[in-house]
Amino acid sequence: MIQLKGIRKHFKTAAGTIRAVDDIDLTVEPGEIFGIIGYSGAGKSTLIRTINLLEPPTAGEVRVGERVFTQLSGRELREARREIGMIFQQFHLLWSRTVKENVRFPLEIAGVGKAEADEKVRHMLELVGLTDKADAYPAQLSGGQKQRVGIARALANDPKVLLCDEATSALDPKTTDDILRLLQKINRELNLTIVLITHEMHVIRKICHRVAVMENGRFVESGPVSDVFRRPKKEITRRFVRDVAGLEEEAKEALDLSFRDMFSGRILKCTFFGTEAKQPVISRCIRACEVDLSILQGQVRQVNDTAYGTLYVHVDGSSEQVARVVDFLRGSDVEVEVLDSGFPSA
Ligand SMILES: Nc1ncnc2c1ncn2[C@@H]1O[C@H](COP(=O)(O)OP(=O)(O)OP(=O)(O)O)[C@@H](O)[C@H]1O
Repeated sequence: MIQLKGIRKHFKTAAGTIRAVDDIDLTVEPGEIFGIIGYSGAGKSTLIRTINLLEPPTAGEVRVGERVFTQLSGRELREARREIGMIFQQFHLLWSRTVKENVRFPLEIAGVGKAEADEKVRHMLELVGLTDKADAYPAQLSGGQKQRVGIARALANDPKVLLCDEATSALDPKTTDDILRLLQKINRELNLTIVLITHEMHVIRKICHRVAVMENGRFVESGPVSDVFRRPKKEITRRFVRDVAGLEEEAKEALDLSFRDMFSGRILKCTFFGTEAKQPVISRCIRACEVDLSILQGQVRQVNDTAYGTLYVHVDGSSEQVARVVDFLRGSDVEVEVLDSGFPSA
């Protein structure tokens, strides 16, 4: 369905040439969900944007379906791009238009007649479960609902391929799971080929068939997800796998003990996914919320001034104080899950 051959994207900057994508070959089969994982700066966004030529490659060939995209003229390319839908971390919705107008937008551009467009919008909203929000504005929707609008809009022109640029990174874990299930459903029902980029291994684990691990503009490892999980060859892959496997196991043991020894408050799972590492988020939270907060388990890594990882913390306080902590952390770009502790909050 998609074939990339020798793709390079180099940016010339005052500081020198940045090899954002450096000689990537990739074949994605029809109906496959292919994940590309890497830390910030690995080149994932640049690479996924070369597939629809939003980022024209410096060198290499992009083939989607029957067409060689890198050989098309401007007009041919605009038309060919309808075969490819795209969704984004920040949704990129039109804020002054309603949900149904957002979904209708690509149909208007494609010159689809009113009756056909009406029917298509209705069908798309039904597919993503947003029929009752047709007349709402994006600002009135939750993050998960906004992404559903993004998906409905991306699918309006019946593309064969959907590109997902960190589509769940701005969402909490439960909403992430809902959106991943939706992507799985449309992959199966519409036989849609999906390419997604993420820095979260659990996204890969949940829905991808194959994965490539990207570092410094190159694929360092790739294969079926279960193989890469069981036998990671490179250190970077082992780190991603530890994030979802080993660390979770270790954490579970420690948390079981913590649950037994604590009688008030709640345990929070805090996931840092690109949070400014320079901000001492936890200590600011303790001061701002005036609570006792202890770190039980976890690890946060710093990559290029950005923090990734998971911390399990115990908030010893009333349910109002716990709610304040949750709000504060979420407002600081940290994903928070309140764990079911088995003891009542004070
Ligand atoms: N337009 C641009 N001009 C110069 N350098 C760029 C440009 N776009 C990206 N880069 C550089 O290319 C490299 C790869 O960036 P890219 O955004 O593709 O990485 P990424 O893996 O998607 O990371 P993130 O998730 O943080 O966006 C980075 O060093 C980035 O600074």
